[in-house]
Amino acid sequence: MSSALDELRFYGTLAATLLGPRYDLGRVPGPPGHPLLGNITAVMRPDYHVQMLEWANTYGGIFKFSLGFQPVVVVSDPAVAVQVLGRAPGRAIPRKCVGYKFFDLATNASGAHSFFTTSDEGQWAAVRKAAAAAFSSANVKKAFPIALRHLLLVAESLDPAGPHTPGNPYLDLTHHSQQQHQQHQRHPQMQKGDGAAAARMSGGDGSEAAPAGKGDSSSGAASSRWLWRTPDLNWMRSGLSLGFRRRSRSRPGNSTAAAKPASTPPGSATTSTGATANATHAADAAPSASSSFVDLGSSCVGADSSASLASRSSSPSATASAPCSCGRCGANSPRRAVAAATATADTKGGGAERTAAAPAGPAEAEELAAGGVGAGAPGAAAGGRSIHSHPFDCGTDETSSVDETPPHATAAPAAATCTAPAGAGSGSGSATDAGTSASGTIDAESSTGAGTSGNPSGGGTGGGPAAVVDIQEHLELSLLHVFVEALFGVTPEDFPGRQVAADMNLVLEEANSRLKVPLSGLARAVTQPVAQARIRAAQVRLAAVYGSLYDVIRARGPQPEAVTDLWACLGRVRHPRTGELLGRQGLVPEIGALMMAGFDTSSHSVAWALFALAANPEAQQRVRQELDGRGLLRRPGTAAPPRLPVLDDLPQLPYLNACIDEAMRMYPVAATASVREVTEPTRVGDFVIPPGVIVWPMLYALHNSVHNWDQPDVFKPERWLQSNAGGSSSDSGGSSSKGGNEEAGVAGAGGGGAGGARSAAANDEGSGGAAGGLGGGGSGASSRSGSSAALGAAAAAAADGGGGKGGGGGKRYMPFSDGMKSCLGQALGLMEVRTALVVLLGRYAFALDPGHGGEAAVRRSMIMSLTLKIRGGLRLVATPLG
Ligand code: HEM
Repeated sequence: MSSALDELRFYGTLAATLLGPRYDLGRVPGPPGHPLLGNITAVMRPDYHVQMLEWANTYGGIFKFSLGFQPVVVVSDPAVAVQVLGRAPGRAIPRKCVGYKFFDLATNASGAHSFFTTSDEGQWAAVRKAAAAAFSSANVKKAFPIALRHLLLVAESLDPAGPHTPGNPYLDLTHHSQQQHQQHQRHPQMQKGDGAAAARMSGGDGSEAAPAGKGDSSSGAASSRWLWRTPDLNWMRSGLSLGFRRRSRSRPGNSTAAAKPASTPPGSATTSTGATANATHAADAAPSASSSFVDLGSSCVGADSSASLASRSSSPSATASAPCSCGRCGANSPRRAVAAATATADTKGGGAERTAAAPAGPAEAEELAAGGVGAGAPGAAAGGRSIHSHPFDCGTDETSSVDETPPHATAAPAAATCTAPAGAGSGSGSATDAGTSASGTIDAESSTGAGTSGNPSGGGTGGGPAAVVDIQEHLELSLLHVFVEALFGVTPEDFPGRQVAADMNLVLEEANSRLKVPLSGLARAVTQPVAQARIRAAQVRLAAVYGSLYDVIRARGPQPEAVTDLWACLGRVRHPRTGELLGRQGLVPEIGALMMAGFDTSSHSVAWALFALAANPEAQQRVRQELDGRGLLRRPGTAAPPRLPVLDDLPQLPYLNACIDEAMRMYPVAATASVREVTEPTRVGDFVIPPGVIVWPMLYALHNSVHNWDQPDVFKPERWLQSNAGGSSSDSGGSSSKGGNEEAGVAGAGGGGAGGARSAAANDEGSGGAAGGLGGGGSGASSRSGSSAALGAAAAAAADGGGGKGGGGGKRYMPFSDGMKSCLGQALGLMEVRTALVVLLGRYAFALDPGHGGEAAVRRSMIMSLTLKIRGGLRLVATPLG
């Protein structure tokens, strides 16, 4: 229904545009296009943001192109971008968010608009206002220990040779990366994301089994591979775009992949243990050669999953979960008994690394203990349960206790030090006492680095063995876990993280594809019945997960205003007109929108920063020095772990934060967000635009245009360290900062009020989110300022975005967008990014996997899948420091 309406609306707009009065659209510069297809062929490339940037550099800060008959005006002029995004009362650009063309697909199966995509301001305001309270600095503070705990587990997992916290959910990803790395080395064509090669590797019939131990993660691979071979989808690609290839996340995998999981055995002992682990994984491999995405989902996500999650999360069980034995989902295979939460609690320790003589201050100790930081497992905070990244309700009995030593523990050379008792199935700790850890982890932290061989990069700064890891994948999963745990109070064991991540990646890719081809609604249904069925299945699974979270909210009952966790805030949202609490139908799309918004934004931002630092070793070295200065670096030659960071550390690292700013400038993950459609004649810069035209403030072009930045393609963190370092050039924004003229019949789009290059105004994000959105304007506030304030006000100089070409007003740096629909999760996201980098860079030296073919090749592998990411993942060589 909504798709039919979309089509109707499109043709109405088209007719109005063709037959209606003439506007300035014809004067807007832009690339010539095909009379029928417009510029579709040019943007039908996975890195279409690069095409947009090329056009911006050529045609300036406002240019147009067309998708078929749909005209699109792209804005990268800082002043005009702020005006388009901002919202001063009475001067707002009347517009709709065109997200419903693509984003709703990703957030719910019913086609209902969330507040993210709705044109109903009542709905948007109600949800945004409610949710904004959840992103206050107080809540970011609460989320910090959760993020830290997961990121420490990620850090631990990057060293396949080290002892590991039992049940570390990220370790499988490392092993999978290792397998892939080996396969890449044997079959170099795989590195290019060659789908055909993937097919050959896997037998070529699309029936490859999931890689051992990959579980639902591999289902994402299966779906991606499947997409590759779907002829009807290829019609869309190859028919319209010569040479276009989608190489997203092709994860070659077959049953033989299990034969050699570890590519970097640090020594003979590890080699043999690696083989042990390997064999174990082989045993865990999905047994069915026809194992596929849909098979996984349909067999492991039951219809009553909602109730299950609700009951589990609202009533934390004291019984340790045992891994799934279904043999298909692969998550926590039967051989991977997870006993982390049952490890002997050290109520004074509060954390793996901290107990190991880490000089954590008392405040930190309290905070970490309360949040369960350093717990043996993320699930520990909820009463000592184990991690179970598994599609819930797979139909297996998860309460049986399995007393079996995890193979990872045996795989590690220092396994003897990993003394976590396995499988004692009755951990009954509170959040506080569960926040302690197996002592094995302590030793893990202090004993890694013993190995010296097996470094695939042949170098590195540390003494330990290096591993090649797909860091993008680790970060996606871990920060998804942080999202559900911090914002919904659901422990990862109760959440099918891998399946959700795989499904989200799938629907986001599809949504992104629809964004580029607006006329495809009907065409897709006719030409891609099978592909659409798969995507539909992913949507349905995701809807079930969102529904489960809805059940969690309702099962916990109404909460007083003082409870500002996201789940509680959402539970209080009322319908803007009826005043009724939102029911399932109303709230599920909102939950989906929030999860989508927080899913891969932070994780990909971290991945891009790591990429930039891996490609710029001097900058990385300088970050290490800075971390060392604060005791946050594991020093070479010492076994002692670094001090655990506290929240206050984060803004006190100017160089690291400059690197983050610079990485987010060059690679703004939400690069193409903020697509809007004007609904009445509107001035955009010097041009009056007719209704129906899409106006697109393109963050990627804004951040990388030669009109806005000096040497935009050079990674220069220093530009953020100099206050007033703006370039002398003032060619940006100048022409279009004449704000506020409201001609008769023309809505004012020249709102002005864009406060300089970037003011360092600092809002608390909690109120700032609401105020920025509901109070309108906000154009004078730095897009980063709110989070800076929430985190302790980073250097004001950094907030000014030096090195730009200023003078015309507006902002040339807004990775979190700006104005009424700017990022709600900015403070949370930035905290996650900073924490991740402190934890990872304090423990590892990162280099690009040579298999990537160098920095330029990685940059060429950038794809826009609603967020900017690296096709096939970002493989880094992680060398433990110490
Ligand atoms: C570094 C990480 C992040 C970046 C770079 C980022 C960036 C952005 C951008 C550019 C937008 C505007 C999109 C548009 O106008 O269409 C946005 C919106 C949004 N973001 Fe983030 N984001 C990040 C993390 C998060 C996190 C962790 C959450 C938590 C849930 C979140 C929640 C949201 C929400 C709810 C919106 C929609 C606001 C609205 O429509 O009113 N973001 N984000």
